[in-house]
Amino acid sequence: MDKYTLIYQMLQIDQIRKGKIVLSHDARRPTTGVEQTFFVARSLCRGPKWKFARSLARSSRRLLVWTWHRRLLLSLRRYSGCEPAIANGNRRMPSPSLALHASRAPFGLRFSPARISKGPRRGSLVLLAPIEEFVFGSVPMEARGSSESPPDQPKRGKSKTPRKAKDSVLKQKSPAEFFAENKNIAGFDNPGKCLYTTVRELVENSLDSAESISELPAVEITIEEIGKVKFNSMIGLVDRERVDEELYDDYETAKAREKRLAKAARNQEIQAKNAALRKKVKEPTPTKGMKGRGEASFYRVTCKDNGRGMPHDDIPNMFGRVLSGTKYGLRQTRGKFGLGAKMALIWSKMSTGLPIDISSSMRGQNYVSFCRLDIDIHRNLPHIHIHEKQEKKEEWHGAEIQVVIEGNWTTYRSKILHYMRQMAVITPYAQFVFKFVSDTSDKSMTIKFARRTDVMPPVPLETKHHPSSVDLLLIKRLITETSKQNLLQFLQHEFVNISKAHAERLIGEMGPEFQPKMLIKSLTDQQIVRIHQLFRQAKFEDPVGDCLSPAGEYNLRLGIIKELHPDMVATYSGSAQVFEGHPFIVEAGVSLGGKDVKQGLNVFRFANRIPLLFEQGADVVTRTALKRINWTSYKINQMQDKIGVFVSIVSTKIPFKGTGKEYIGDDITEIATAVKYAIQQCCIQLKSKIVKKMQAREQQERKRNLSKYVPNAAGAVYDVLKEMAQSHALKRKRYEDEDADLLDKVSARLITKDMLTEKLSQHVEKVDYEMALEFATQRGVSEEPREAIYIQSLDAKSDFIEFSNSIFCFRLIR
Ligand SMILES: Nc1ncnc2c1ncn2[C@@H]1O[C@H](COP(=O)(O)OP(=O)(O)OP(=O)(O)O)[C@@H](O)[C@H]1O
Repeated sequence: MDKYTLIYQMLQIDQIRKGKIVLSHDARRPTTGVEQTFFVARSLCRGPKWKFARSLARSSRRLLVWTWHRRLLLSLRRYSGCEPAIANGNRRMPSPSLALHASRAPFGLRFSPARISKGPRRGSLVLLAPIEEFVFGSVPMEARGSSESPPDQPKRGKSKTPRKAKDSVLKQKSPAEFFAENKNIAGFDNPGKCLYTTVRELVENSLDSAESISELPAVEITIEEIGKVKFNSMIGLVDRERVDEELYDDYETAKAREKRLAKAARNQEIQAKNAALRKKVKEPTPTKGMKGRGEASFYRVTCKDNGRGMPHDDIPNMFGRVLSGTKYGLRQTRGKFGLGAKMALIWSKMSTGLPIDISSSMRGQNYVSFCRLDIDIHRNLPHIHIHEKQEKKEEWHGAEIQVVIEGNWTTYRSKILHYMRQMAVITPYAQFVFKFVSDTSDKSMTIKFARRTDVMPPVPLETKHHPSSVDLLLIKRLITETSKQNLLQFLQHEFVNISKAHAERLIGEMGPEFQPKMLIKSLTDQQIVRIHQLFRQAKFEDPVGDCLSPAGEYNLRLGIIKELHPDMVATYSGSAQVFEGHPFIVEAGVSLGGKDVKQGLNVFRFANRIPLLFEQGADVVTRTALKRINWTSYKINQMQDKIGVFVSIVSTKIPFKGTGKEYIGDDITEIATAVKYAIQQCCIQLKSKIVKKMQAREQQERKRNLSKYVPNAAGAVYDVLKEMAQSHALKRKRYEDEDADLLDKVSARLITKDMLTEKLSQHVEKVDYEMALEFATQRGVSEEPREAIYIQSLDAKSDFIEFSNSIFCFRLIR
């Protein structure tokens, strides 16, 4: 018996008809004609009905339960995992109608008390099902019986042109369905990108989680390649040999094969020639026939962290309900939309059909929560396979997520590694272990991005809305949710930068019908619009950025030096600025030279400490670096120097284009200006370094030139002296005192040519040394602040630690 048949049978029961309750989608604005009939079911405690109630409880958040039985309620609560949805259950209600009345407000229920005047008997369970569960239209025809119409469907009146449900073209989609169909907007474009985005979403959740409890993050990511045979055996599918080869996409005739191989050989030849001539070697275009589009590759992605973990009961909704998360407030976090992990699950469901496994344990918990679930795409609900508490065998807190998806390691390998490397740049206080495991051992790899500092940015704080950033809807929501009673308190406590005196002035400005003591819940729609209008026009102080947590100049600099080993680096951290009422901070670093950096501009972008790798061309940072910075004025050659531009933006709201978090558009003037200023500040620092370096080079050149001419100059001087000495000895004495002494010494060969050469060389050395000393004193004091050096602990595998600086590199050996 399927679920719908069961529902239908329940609806047929007479008692249920008696206890009919009418529900509408919105109690405040009931729409006549769209009401549906729901039921009060009795004695659900045993048998299939109880089972059904239990599964309903598991999968629904909008379930209301009222019962005399506390035990029954508790077990339902355990199954549902959605505590707030259960109302009034554990209190003895004076009368059933009152219980229903109490449950009316939060879920928009309407009911007819007269119809349930008797109410359910003591000991019975009243189940008010969620609206979307019991719409008659969703009951399949075969479950209803062929010609019967639903018994309690409300009468719709005698319309002249009655519109049957089947004529309607109107359809609804659940958010899960929407994102499954448009997965590219969340960064799940193709199997390769899906693998990349899955890794990214899991890593970012891990970092958010560890940072939220001020724990230095340690994240382990494993991608395990699963061959087709192994995958088939995992899902219990028998591997079948091909029988009819011609049926397949990758089938090619002998002639086509010959042609393809000849073409590949020609390409190889051209490439070898180009390589010999040092010309740019083009990536070979994949030729059809080698791998058909049907030959998918599967990967098990596992991400383990040492973060906060998740409450046992919340896990199903966190991973199985699109647009649910804990990061919706006004706070700087990597995650924002409540979508990423669910998209990984949706993709796994779409590509492999396998569920996601979640293990989690929180500090102080003596068990590990294990949950295996997939998602009901059409209803946007978690579909739980296992949800249990397991014995905790080791001391650990955090989460481990495992998902099996289709992917493409070959094409996205470099992107994934790039991402990890950039993540290590912006998060040098985290430790990442990245593993790729394959059956072919030469493909397998383990990369450890070691922790380089334990200076961690402070935990970002949740802040309140800035008056200039709120819209009408938000003001209404704040009014509904506020605990403040009157308008004055509301303005003063629900927004930043409104003091009591300021709030009083604002209320005065709103008009005579506004009073500081007026009840906030009594505001009319028009009055709310007036408040909104005033918020838009009035002047408010900018929000301060103390709720933000930028990476910090120190971490940014450390990350750049650690990963790129540049010849020169300059960093800058701007003060907090604001766009649309949201504070933001821009930090930048510009480096010259280094390993793995190509000639010209190399742009590295970070937003809320996430590396952004795609859509580079349209991003505000790239466009600023390319178009708005005059590099030559800072003595930097844009085409030939190896320039690294690092820009990190943090904010309570990053204006990403799309939910894939791939780039920030160039259309927000405040951000564009701040980015330009930060890069320019780095360039100014670099310019003075470059100028000094050029001066040092010139000085070295001068010394080299002087030293080169010392022998000739000494020879010439000596010849002149010799001639003067001869004429001084022969003719009338023209020179006296010191000069005469000198000439006498020359004649007596006490001063020789070699002696002059030596003295001149010594002089050049001395002058050079003095100049170098002066240069070093100036530079050393004014430019290079002392940096603390982080020495990490040795692990079992290596018995030395290296730490390097732009000037030196130490290797400490055990
Ligand atoms: N490793 C983890 N540790 C602790 N909690 C986690 C972890 N992964 C996910 N969560 C919880 O699950 C919720 C949903 O995660 P999900 O990735 O779907 O969305 P998000 O991170 O909130 O936003 P975004 O879609 O922008 O990434 C998170 O808000 C978080 O509370």
